[in-house]
Amino acid sequence: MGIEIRVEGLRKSFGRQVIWEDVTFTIPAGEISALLGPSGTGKSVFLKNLIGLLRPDRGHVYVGDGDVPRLRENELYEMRRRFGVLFQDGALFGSMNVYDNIAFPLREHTRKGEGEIRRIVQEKMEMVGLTGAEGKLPGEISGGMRKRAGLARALVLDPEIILADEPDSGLDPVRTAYLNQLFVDLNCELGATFLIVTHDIGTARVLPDNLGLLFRRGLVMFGPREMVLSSTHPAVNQFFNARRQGPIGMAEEKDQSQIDDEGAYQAMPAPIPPQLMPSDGRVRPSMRRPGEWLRRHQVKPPPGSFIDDEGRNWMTEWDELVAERRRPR
Ligand SMILES: Nc1ncnc2c1ncn2[C@@H]1O[C@H](COP(=O)(O)OP(=O)(O)OP(=O)(O)O)[C@@H](O)[C@H]1O
Repeated sequence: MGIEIRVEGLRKSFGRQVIWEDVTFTIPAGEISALLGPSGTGKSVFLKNLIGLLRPDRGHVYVGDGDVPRLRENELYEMRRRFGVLFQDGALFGSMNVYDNIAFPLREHTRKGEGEIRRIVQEKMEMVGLTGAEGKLPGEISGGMRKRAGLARALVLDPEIILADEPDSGLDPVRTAYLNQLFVDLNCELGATFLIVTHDIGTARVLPDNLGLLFRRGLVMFGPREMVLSSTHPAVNQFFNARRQGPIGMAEEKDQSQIDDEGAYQAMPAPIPPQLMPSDGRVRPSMRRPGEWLRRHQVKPPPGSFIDDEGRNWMTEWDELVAERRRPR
């Protein structure tokens, strides 16, 4: 099962360059969260701080009863076993075949015999749809397959938290859709906490339970998908609707005079799409009823929200939709 990560007052700089300061939020246990932000806002640096590959200037990262920046080397080694990390390019060893790459953490971190390792590797390969690719070298498979191999490797130690750094970079839209479905299915199956860094607004809009935005050396907002996607906060609205108008400029941020020149531009947030559901028809425990957050906070959904490809409205037809999905097909 997943555990929460509590981040408090985190600050990170490299020399005189402050990446972010005072980042405080909780990544909820067992839920899927996505972190976005313009290039260079320190998303990868943030992930590295969570697993202790980089140390913050100050602040805390509580995972279970440990505070990551304050752990000793041997404690950190143990703590890292709670994390499964999918690095940007899959980070596979080029000279090892897919099987050995996936088996690597088991051979490195456990005393399991080869028979058990084989069982686990095959189970995880099946989970990510890679069965049959055991003997291939990373250079002989597609980018999408490399990501899935990296994901299988991240899963072999049964992590409570899965971190993925731009898992969709370099993938075509169809492969991205498959990968997103895989994340939803895995979250449903494993109950682990997922934190995904992505640049893909399409992914951000349909995949996670929670969304966060890093900008101007801080976390501008973090919260339920509906809260963020209906927000009129200028940077949040601009980013999640992929618009030029707003405080985010070509070189990270615009100055005040540029923002003033544009005038008060406040676009209506785009419709909130229905959230991806597990392919086996289940409803994930952390999935919220469509429109629930908006209703509770008396926020009007952007027009056209929660309508699926078949024209059904998930907000008004949710009970019927769930009942239909539960019926054996
Ligand atoms: N080890 C390091 N030493 C010095 N500076 C670093 C180091 N790692 C990252 N940086 C700097 O920190 C900033 C944030 O980098 P990071 O890779 O986290 O950004 P990002 O938000 O993930 O960007 P992108 O979306 O382009 O991947 C960059 O300016 C980068 O040059």
